[in-house]
Amino acid sequence: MKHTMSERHVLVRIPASTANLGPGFDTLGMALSLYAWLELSVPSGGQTVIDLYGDGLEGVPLNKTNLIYKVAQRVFDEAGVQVPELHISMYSEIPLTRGLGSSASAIVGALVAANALIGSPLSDDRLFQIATELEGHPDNVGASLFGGIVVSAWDGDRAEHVRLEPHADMDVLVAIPDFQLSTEKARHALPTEISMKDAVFNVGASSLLVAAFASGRLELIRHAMRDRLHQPYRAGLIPGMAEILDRACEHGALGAALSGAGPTLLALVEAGSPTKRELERFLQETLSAQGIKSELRWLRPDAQGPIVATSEGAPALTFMDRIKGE
Ligand SMILES: Nc1ncnc2c1ncn2[C@@H]1O[C@H](COP(=O)(O)OP(=O)(O)O)[C@@H](O)[C@H]1O
Ligand SMILES: N[C@@H](CCOP(=O)(O)O)C(=O)O
Repeated sequence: MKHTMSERHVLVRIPASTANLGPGFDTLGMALSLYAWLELSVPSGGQTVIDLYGDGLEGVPLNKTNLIYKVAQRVFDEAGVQVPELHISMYSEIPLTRGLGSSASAIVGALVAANALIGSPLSDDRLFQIATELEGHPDNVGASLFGGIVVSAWDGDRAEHVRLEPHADMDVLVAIPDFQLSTEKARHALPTEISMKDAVFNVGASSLLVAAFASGRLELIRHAMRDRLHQPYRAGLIPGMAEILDRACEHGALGAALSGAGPTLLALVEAGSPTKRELERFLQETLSAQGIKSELRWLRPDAQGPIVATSEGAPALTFMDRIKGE
């Protein structure tokens, strides 16, 4: 039986991401096992409908100003296809404005889902170029799009990337403070110029960190996961951050960094480390001494990137059924 695009339903699961990993400002990203689900189809009633499920998406607009709708239209424009009305459903575990790449996962999810809806005319590379341009930097979008650890460089015109397989024994502890910090605000805290000494420090640290990931030399992370480009300037926005970054290794971390633009703090930990509880206590107590409540989550690097399921005709289970069934 032949199906038309108006009968196609696309469901995509997209990972969150942590950008920078310390010294790799706007360059390094790692996908994380925290997810958003996005379903796209052409509405039978003809009008755009946007359904958001769960608590994580409060304040996200439900009309055509919605980021997902706008990004999907960008794909249709590039492909020369007209799909003015969409049924969008989204559920997300990724907290907004906490430094875990919610905007990047929304952009990547919309690109991947819209492309699949119209038969995937755009290549992954093209999706990466569009995502980088929309997000303004390639680190989060690269990780959400390709999974694993992604090293990328963008010259404002083209972004190139290399994907590294995350080490099988690396766990990730994140402390998510109970306040929001927009990437825009955290970028405004950065200086417009830095010294040659600090630039050299970061080139060394970032290069060594990539080499440590690529070679599996996890013991080097401690030395390499240090930064002078952005973390010192953002520390004032996140009380307790400086102490956590200075002392996390004393409590068993392989290394620690601000996740993206913050406020989430991230520690890489060797799987099976006997000091996991001690590290949890250190992170939570250091933040709480500053009056900041935080949620701790143990995550893994996500090595898969987006998972796409396409069904022709109405799916046996609706999006809501699937979410309720989880
Ligand atoms: N699923 C979504 N749908 C629409 N907009 C979203 C979605 N997820 C994130 N956003 C937008 O991205 C913003 C957060 O981006 P940002 O400040 O870069 O923080 P982060 O990406 O670290 O969560 C939100 O305030 C919202 O405007
Ligand atoms: N390189 C960017 C990364 C922002 O990540 P987010 O998860 O906070 O959106 C930056 O450091 O500004």
